[in-house]
Formats: sequence, C-alpha cells, structure tokens
Amino acid sequence: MKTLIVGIGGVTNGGKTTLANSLQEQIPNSCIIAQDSYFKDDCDVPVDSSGFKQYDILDALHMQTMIRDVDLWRRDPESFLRQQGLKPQLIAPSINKEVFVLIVEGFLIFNHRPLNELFDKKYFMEIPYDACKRRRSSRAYMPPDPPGYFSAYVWPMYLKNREEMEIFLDGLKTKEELLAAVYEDICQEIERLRGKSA
Ligand SMILES: Nc1ncnc2c1ncn2[C@@H]1O[C@H](COP(=O)(O)OP(=O)(O)OP(=O)(O)O)[C@@H](O)[C@H]1O
Ligand SMILES: NC(=O)c1ccc[n+]([C@@H]2O[C@H](CO)[C@@H](O)[C@H]2O)c1
Repeated sequence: MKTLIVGIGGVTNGGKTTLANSLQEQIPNSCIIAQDSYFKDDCDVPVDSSGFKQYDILDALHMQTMIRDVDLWRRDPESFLRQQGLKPQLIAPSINKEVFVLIVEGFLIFNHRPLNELFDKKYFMEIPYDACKRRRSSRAYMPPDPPGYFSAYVWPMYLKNREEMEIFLDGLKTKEELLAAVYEDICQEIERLRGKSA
C-alpha cells in the first residue's frame, strides 16, 4: 500500500474546504482531516492587547490531537477511511499499487513544523483582501467576528503566516478550474507512486 499526503492551506475563505471536499469525492481512497475541527474552546483562546481573541495562531488549535489523527491515518489508512464512514475502493492491480490519499486542509497547516514535514504535495490558496473580506463577512463563525476583527487582526495575521509559503493557487478562479488543476496534479503523483516498485 502506498500513501500520499496533500496539504491545502491558505487564506481564510480562500475555498480550501470547498476544494478539499471536491477532491475527496473524485479521488478514490481519499479522506480529509480539517484543521478547523481542532479549535480550542473559546475560553482557552487568549485575548491580545487590542481585545481581539487570538484565533489565528497555532496556540488556538489542538495541534497535537491533529497530528495524532494524521498518524492514525498513516498507520492504517484503510481503517481510518472506514472509521470516517467511507468505503475503500480497491482499484489498482494489487494492494502494493493502491494509493491512499489524505487531504489535510486548513489555514495554518504549513506553519506547524511537525505537520508541514509530512506533506508530499502542498497547495496554498490566495484571494485578495477585498474578496476575502466580502466572503468572510457572509460567514458565521462561533463566536462571530467582532467589528474590525478582519482588517485589524485576521488579515495582518494571514500576511505574517503567508511568509513561510510555497505553491500558490488563485482562489478567484472558478471552483471547477481549481479542482481540475489540483486533481490533475494529484493524479500524476498517484500514477508516479503506482509506477514505483513497492
Ligand atoms: N472558487 C470559488 N469561487 C467563488 N467562491 C468560492 C470558491 N470556493 C469557495 N467559495 C466560497 O467561499 C466561501 C468560503 O469557502 P470555504 O469554506 O471553502 O473556504 P475556507 O478556505 O475553507 O474558509 P475557512 O478557512 O475560513 O473556513 C464559501 O462561501 C464558498 O462557497
Ligand atoms: N472555533 C472556530 O471554528 C472559529 C472561531 C472563531 C474564528 N474562527 C476563524 O476560523 C478561521 C480559520 O478557518 C480563522 O481565521 C479564525 O479567525 C474559527
């Protein structure tokens, strides 16, 4: 059995979850670990000097738990898939040629060194400030963004976190264009892995 870990990171509301879900539907034996599922309870997230809750830093997330889940997948991708309610679709000529794909999506996945080291493929979604602000204002986070949170906290934190990045995806492209580009790239990687001796 072979494995491929794909990271889809980038700006808030860039379209990471949308792209990850579409990829997961198209790629056999793939599943998703989403960083947004690992936020700490609101009472455990500190407030900065301006009174803003610091949600956009690694400390706001249970990263050890997230890494543990990635490890669970690495040890036994087939069981992990079943635990998520997904059915393995064994299509390659032998189990040695089968490629299991983990899609990890989230806004700070490349900023956490132990997680960053695990990726075989990395994509970083970007959209400009205005589009991001517009998309974000139509979302309901829990707790909701207080006034000024996006421009004074979320966007500056994004620019800081982005400094560590590599491959960029233009999140203003259509969902179909984004899916086609990344899907094609991942399929090539799966074929490359299948071709490698077990
Ligand atoms: N390619 C696209 N073009 C236009 N709108 C999109 C595109 N992809 C996603 N969207 C829309 O943008 C919003 C955010 O999408 P999504 O939840 O996938 O982003 P995200 O990067 O996972 O956000 P967050 O990290 O803040 O949870 C949604 O309303 C979604 O429908
Ligand atoms: N608990 C949450 O999911 C939560 C709460 C408040 C804010 N956020 C925002 O989620 C984005 C990443 O997807 C970050 O920009 C957070 O500000 C999430």
